[in-house]
Amino acid sequence: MLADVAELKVCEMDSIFAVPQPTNEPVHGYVPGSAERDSLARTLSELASDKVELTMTVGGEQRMAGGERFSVVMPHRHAHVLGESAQATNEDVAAAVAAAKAAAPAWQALPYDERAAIFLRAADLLAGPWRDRINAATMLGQSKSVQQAEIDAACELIDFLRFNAHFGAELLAKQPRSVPGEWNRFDHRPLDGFVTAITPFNFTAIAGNLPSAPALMGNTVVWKPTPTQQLAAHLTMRVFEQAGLPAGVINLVTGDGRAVSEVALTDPELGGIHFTGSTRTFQHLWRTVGENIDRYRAYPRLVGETGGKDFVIVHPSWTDVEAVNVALIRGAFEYQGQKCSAASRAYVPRSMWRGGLRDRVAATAAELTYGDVSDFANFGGALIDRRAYDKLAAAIDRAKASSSCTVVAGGTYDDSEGFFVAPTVVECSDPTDEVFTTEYFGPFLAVYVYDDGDFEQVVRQAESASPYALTGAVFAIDRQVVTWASDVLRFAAGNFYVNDKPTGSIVSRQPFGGSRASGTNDKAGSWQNLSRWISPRAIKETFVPLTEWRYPNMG
Ligand SMILES: NC(=O)c1ccc[n+]([C@@H]2O[C@H](COP(=O)([O-])OP(=O)(O)OC[C@H]3O[C@@H](n4cnc5c(N)ncnc54)[C@H](O)[C@@H]3O)[C@@H](O)[C@H]2O)c1
Ligand SMILES: N[C@@H](CCC=O)C(=O)O
Repeated sequence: MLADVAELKVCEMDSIFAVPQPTNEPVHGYVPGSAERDSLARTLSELASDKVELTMTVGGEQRMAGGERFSVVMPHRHAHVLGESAQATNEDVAAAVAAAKAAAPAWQALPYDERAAIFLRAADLLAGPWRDRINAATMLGQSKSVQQAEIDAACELIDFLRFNAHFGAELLAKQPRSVPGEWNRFDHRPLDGFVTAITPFNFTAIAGNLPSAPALMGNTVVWKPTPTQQLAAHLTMRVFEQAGLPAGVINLVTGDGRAVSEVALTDPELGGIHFTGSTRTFQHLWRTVGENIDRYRAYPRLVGETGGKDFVIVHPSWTDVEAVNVALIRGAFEYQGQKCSAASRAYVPRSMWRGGLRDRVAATAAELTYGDVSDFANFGGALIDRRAYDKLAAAIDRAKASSSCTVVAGGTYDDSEGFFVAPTVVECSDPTDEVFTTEYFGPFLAVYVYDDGDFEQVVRQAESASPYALTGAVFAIDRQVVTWASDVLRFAAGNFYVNDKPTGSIVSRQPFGGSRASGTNDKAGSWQNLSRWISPRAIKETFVPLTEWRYPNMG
């Protein structure tokens, strides 16, 4: 069928179309008594009472993977099973790779506008009839509060899809210079091979963006979401299908990814990896590619956005204590600190800390409620799984036992019903302690209190205290200080904030990504990212070819 469409294109698709101008999707408030709140509450209870078969989707066919079965549960009520899935075997992944290869010729031949229309339709489906379902799946499966689900699963995913369509069109319009007598053109080809997208648990938007961005640019994809995000990923795949995505363009495989590493990443036709997750996993994937480098037809593109140890540094010229309190609380404890951008280390002047900030942070942290996210009054939910819970519990126990650390707020955890860790603030007098260098990925904020005169020294130490360089914020009124700190911290964060929290980037406004151990900084949801999924061919056409082989100087 697709082959027929590709033939038709030659005669029909000779126009250049303008992609609709995108704007950021408005965030719904779900205020008490609103129709949108009632509708979401109904969807939450329907989805909670369902038990979904979380299948693979290979070549348009849904089927259970052949390996060991596992359950997908609610993190805040781990006895409640939302769905059943299974580990993809090497044979399953090989089938997905074969389906991606088979779908490639027809997908590449489909004009850009036609591909973009599919993802624009997916965006509108998410904004309308699918909004409740994708939000509810993200709330129940990933333990996000309604606010955090809405800004992620609905708004950011919609923004990724709409802005990518727009940026992709702009990218394709970029052409080389021509001079009289010749016409130079870029043929913006997709990569010479399929793309493997491997996605994290913490953002449904990232999980949807990583396979769809390369697909938009003409690539076919093997997509492996993480088991703990499987429910929302399953629904995202259904949205793509309903939007008209042809079979085989995105192939979803389930499980922990070992088979993907063994089969997809060693395939000679691997064109690229689009990854978001931990630094450790990305290094493993990179190493796998390095070890197989002589097998590939073309050098695979490696795009990976990874961990962070994100800072907030307050200068003594900043006097608004409540603004810092809110930045720390929201930055550190929204979505239980499970954002790569979460504020996890703060450097504050002694005058402000002792003069009120310490007490406010402690009091506000104690007020935050983590619980069942179906109760819209809760601020947050639970940690994603037992591994995350154990890591945070160990970090808290270590801080309690350390002579240089004092627990200022929280410090408790309880896994009897869900993987709950209280919002925890730890003051520590040693700026080299692991609380300032290690990504715990949970609700744990480390605070270093400095003498007001030591700002410069503190900024220089914070610059390279951790191996990461993802996000960071500076609060200061003095513009000389802002300029100086921005300069010293230039390579310490790919997303730098002045007088704001370091989280909450919005597609098209704060293109997101970091360097050093935080990734390849290819800025998801921007033209920079899309440029990684094309491999331009430069075409020169000469209108009247040369007929003389001698140089003029030869006489
Ligand atoms: N920089 C960013 O934009 C960004 C955004 C979101 C999350 N993150 C980071 O992601 C991490 C949290 O996410 P996570 O816990 O899902 O990360 P993770 O590294 O544990 O898992 C990410 C993905 O890799 C897969 N995976 C793990 N081992 C694999 C292997 N051997 N072969 C193939 N696939 C494998 C997982 O199944 C999952 O799909 C944090 O470090 C966070 O900072 C970064
Ligand atoms: N875009 C998100 C971070 C994504 C990582 O988890 C933010 O800016 O908060």
